[in-house]
Amino acid sequence: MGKSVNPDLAKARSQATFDPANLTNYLYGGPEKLRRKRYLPAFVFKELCTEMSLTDLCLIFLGLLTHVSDYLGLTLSIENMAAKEYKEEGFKSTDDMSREEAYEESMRRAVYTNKRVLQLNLQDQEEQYYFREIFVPGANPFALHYVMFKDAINTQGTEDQIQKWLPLAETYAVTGTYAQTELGHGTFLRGLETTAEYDVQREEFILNTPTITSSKFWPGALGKTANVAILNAKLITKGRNCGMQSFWVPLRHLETHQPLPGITVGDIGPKFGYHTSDNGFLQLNRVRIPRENMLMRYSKVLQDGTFVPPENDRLVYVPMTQFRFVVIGRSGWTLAKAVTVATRYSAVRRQSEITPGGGEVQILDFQTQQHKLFTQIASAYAMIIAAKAAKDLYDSAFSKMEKGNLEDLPMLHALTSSMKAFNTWEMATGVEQCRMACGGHGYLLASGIPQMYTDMVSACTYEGENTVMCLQAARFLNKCQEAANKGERLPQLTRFLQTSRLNISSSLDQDVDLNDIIAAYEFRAATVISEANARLNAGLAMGKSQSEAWNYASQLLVKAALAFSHWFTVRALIENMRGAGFDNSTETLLLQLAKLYALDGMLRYSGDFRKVG
Ligand SMILES: CC(C)(COP(=O)(O)OP(=O)(O)OC[C@H]1O[C@@H](n2cnc3c(N)ncnc32)[C@H](O)[C@@H]1OP(=O)(O)O)[C@@H](O)C(=O)NCCC(=O)NCCSC(=O)/C=C/CC(=O)O
Ligand SMILES: Cc1cc2nc3c(=O)[nH]c(=O)nc-3n(C[C@H](O)[C@H](O)[C@H](O)COP(=O)(O)OP(=O)(O)OC[C@H]3O[C@@H](n4cnc5c(N)ncnc54)[C@H](O)[C@@H]3O)c2cc1C
Repeated sequence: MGKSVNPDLAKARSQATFDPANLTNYLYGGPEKLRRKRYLPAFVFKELCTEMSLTDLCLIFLGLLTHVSDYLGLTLSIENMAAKEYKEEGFKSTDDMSREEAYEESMRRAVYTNKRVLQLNLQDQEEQYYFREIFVPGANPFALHYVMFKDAINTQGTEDQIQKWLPLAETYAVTGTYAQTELGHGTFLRGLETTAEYDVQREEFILNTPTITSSKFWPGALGKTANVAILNAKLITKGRNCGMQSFWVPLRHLETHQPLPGITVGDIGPKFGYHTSDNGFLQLNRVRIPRENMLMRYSKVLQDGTFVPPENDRLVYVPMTQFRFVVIGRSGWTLAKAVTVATRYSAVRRQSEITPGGGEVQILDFQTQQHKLFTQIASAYAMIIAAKAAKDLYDSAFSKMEKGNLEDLPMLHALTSSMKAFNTWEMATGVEQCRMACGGHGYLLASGIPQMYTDMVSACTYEGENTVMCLQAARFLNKCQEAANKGERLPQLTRFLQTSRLNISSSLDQDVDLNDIIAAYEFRAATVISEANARLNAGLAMGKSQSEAWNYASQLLVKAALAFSHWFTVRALIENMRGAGFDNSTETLLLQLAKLYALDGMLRYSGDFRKVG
């Protein structure tokens, strides 16, 4: 391969005022994690020389390039470089394939990586993710199996159920999905219609999708891949509806992979993206499963049909909260990939002149191009670092929850809901800006950016539609504002509602002080949350019911959740950049990037900031 690097790109890199290795180590969690991240594909690639076709080897080699060329946490678009470099060998990226062929190609690669992960005994989830991403670009048919299916067993199953089912999932003796959404309901979980009726005579649940709208619809891997589902259904026992519970439901025969009796299952057809994920539909016609198949960590059904409720009925929602964290992190990395492609392209693309007769310049020299890209580089760093900060909060809250202390669950739900909405919306806007910054070539699938967009933008919808998630977070924020109005003690994360003041010391002719930036974002969030609360109370004062007043204030409530996330992100970015122990040149650059991110945010939301002075 040994291709030389484009001289414009080499020159741009040589002008770096910092050592990229320090930053790459920080982004990947330290030199040892980074070494392993780079070692794994190299190890497999070396060993695999005999086992894979030339085109696969090239794909893996390009994957290695990704790691060798980690640069400011940036990675390449592997799939499409492979297509570009190896077209003559007839290598076809999945871009040229039918949906069937693309699914089969991804399935082949995914099954291969599943085997390698087991053989390499890769325990670390992040390492597994890196490894898979190299070999299976785009939506992985096992995505639900790797995360939500196993998380649901781990968080909702009893110890016995975990012992029984998790090894089957870890060794791929079964392939799972997480089947909750129905044709008629995705957001409103209390509206789910699938029933699980307890038959006390036979100590079994009878699963039924009684209407067309109760058909399970959307779950990934349901169309072809999965043979078991963690399925959410309305539990009915002793004639009483006991709400949504989770069940281990066999779907297909483990040997023949044919649907089991009473099961009608298939693929829902072409989508906007996610072409290599077989999202499917499922109808259940009075399918029987043993009582032991209900995940009973928190709620139980005794042999005589007695329902033992959970200590907190929200615990059944935990798998969604966990996966929202995954989505929060992935949003930043997806934007990092897209802005890498666009920045590298902007260093090598020469177009138009700045000085007449001066010759065509790198488009990176245009200030408008720099604004398009540098703000997205800053946004990618902000999202990646804020996700790390949120994860630290999550880990401490989750360890308390595992000991039965649920006091942080509302804060955790609010944080994950608002950050999932904020990050995925920011990522979607940012990736599209990167695509357009590449002109016509950004519109080529070979650029890699269109697939990054069409695959990841679905995250604005799944795991809780973003507007709904903002309103969920606003429930918590509004409660905190009500408590603040009464002078009550607030959770640590929202104490700024009582303390935030706008005492900005910076003047316009000075370089802005970072503490002032955090104070401005904090004050803006406090003001917007307070305004949303005031609008809700105004609705009540007009005689509206609580739910009508909520709807009356909902646009402001969504804004409140986003302002809260924006503050959390800016604070995390600045505090982590100051405290990360970088050398001076790197820290100076990163704080410059943090200012760019924050000031760009003030420009984009100038109405809010002007209003709060
Ligand atoms: C939007 C929801 C939460 C509405 O739930 P609902 O039953 O209508 O009740 P409330 O809005 O009144 O909320 C009740 C109460 O519960 C709290 N709560 C809600 N969710 C959680 C949670 N996850 N953790 C903790 N607490 C929670 C809420 O705050 C209320 O408490 P209060 O004290 O404020 O009264 C619900 O319908 C919902 O979550 N909808 C979204 C559904 C969803 O996320 N689906 C995902 C399906 S899986 C998927 O998409 C997978 C994709 C993977 C892939 O393909 O990659
Ligand atoms: C690519 C992809 C993969 C998926 N994978 C899975 C999976 O593996 N398993 C699974 O169970 N599901 C999966 N889903 C389904 C996903 O979870 C739902 O689509 C999502 O929860 C949104 O629900 P919905 O589709 O019913 O949209 P709706 O809730 O009908 O949203 C439509 C509109 O109504 C608005 N709206 C709804 N409720 C309110 C409200 N209370 N207040 C204000 N506005 C509201 C929304 O903001 C939105 O604008 C997947 C979806 C996609 C796109």
